[in-house]
Amino acid sequence: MTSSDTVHGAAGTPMLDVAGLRKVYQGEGRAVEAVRDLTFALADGELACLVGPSGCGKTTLLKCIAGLLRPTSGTVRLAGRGVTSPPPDMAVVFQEYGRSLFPWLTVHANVELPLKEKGLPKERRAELVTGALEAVGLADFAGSHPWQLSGGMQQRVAIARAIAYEPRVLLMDEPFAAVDAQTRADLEDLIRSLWKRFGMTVLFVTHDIDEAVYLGQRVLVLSSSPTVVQDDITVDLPDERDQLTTRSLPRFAELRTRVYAEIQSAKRGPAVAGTAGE
Ligand SMILES: Nc1ncnc2c1ncn2[C@@H]1O[C@H](COP(=O)(O)OP(=O)(O)OP(=O)(O)O)[C@@H](O)[C@H]1O
Repeated sequence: MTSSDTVHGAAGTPMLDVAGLRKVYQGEGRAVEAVRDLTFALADGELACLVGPSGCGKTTLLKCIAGLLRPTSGTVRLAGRGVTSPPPDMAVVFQEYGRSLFPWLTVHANVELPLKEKGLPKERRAELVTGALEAVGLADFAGSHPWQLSGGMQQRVAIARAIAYEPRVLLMDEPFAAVDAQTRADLEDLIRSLWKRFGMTVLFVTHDIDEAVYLGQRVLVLSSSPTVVQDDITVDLPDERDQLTTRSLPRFAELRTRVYAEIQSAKRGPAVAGTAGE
């Protein structure tokens, strides 16, 4: 299989367009080619999940998309504009909520901080913070501090902070890897409901195959490093999903088997011979 450059679901300019992305880290004496040739696009409002073997370059890719890391070659475009620094209409949620929230600030102040940096007036900030905390079910915890909350609640604060920012694209880097299974299921449902409500484009990175199939409209499978897109799978499950019904559908089992097989094949070796830059 080769890298896909298909835009699913919409014509015209993709919301997120990654083309020929390559990243080589220059180490001491030797170069590490982390990402070889990544090409894919997300249409406006799509929810895509990204999976791949450990160390395949998922974080490198997200950093390049977020404008935090400069690719060696290739381009990232957001709504047609090249990304060279963190774009104002993109938000990122990381796995380590403990490190991404400021313990000395209240929940309200944590969510408000990026809005201050954005230069929004006080009334608008208050409106956005209140709306985002209500959307993640934390309206009653605005005055609490992060350390007073459970891990799952802290991750909700991080999600509220991202939502309040009103991003057109939301990047999530294994956001639920550190929470227990029940909390994780609740947070997955929260993401789908926020995505439906606010309509942003979501790129969700996960190690968890079931999570990728449950959440996504598409699953992009990356090869092992040096990385290309090994497969691009359309998740043709009903749009209304719930943890019990959806996960027990025969089609769910077929899709997870396919993703699993692709990852196993990615682990065994380079998926594509001769498509790389060199
Ligand atoms: N700063 C760096 N310098 C040199 N090599 C690096 C650097 N950062 C990452 N790498 C290498 O690039 C490759 C991809 O790393 P990256 O962290 O992007 O993968 P990942 O898929 O996010 O990993 P994981 O599955 O463990 O979360 C790995 O081989 C890694 O060792």
